Amino acid sequence: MGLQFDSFVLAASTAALADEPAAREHADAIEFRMDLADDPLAALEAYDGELPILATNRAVWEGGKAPAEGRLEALAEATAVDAVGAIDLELESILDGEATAVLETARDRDVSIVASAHDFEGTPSRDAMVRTLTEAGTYADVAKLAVTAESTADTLALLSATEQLTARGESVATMAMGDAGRHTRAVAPVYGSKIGYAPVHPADATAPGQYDLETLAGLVTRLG
Ligand SMILES: O=C1C[C@@](O)(C(=O)O)C[C@@H](O)[C@@H]1O
Repeated sequence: MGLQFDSFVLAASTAALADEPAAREHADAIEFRMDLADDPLAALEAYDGELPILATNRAVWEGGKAPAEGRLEALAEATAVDAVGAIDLELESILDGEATAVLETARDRDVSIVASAHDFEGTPSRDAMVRTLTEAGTYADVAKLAVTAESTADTLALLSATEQLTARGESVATMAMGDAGRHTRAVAPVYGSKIGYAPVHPADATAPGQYDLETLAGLVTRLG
């Protein structure tokens, strides 16, 4: 069965599956950043951890390091690994048709889909965020949006969009990157966000403004 996102999933984000034992105490899943790993498919084959894996092979144009060649094919191969319960697919890849095969493979193998969009420049208007999340949700089990906040008005707009979609019964994951957005990582789950990301070790952050895993786990638990 695919990874379920009915309630909040805290993902330890890492390029090293050897982090899993250290993540177990606080995380519900591992986000394996295949694009940041040396030989990701070999690492997945060898994985014998307990936590289910959300596999991400982030494209360069979306802030990652995966070369275009073979990127989505590797993600499709990852879905054959039993521990992989979900994959992350960029909404752009879905919309331009290049992700159709991997989407079908994941569905056939009962692997959940997170359709993601990132804005590293700023925070779109509230309406634009609602539209992006709604569109992503038509293809995926969870629609994910990470934006870059510069003000509390930005973070409030993101939280408001999160609340609106959650009230409508959509499954969304939201976070604001950067210093101004940091608190949303702890607060967005209160408004319905279904996934949080945090590195096991503070030095290994996979996005600006992340709390370390133990800190985010503590904050989410206390606020929840
Ligand atoms: O897309 C996301 C969210 C993220 O960018 C964040 O802001 O925590 C971290 C990434 O590892 C993950 O793939």
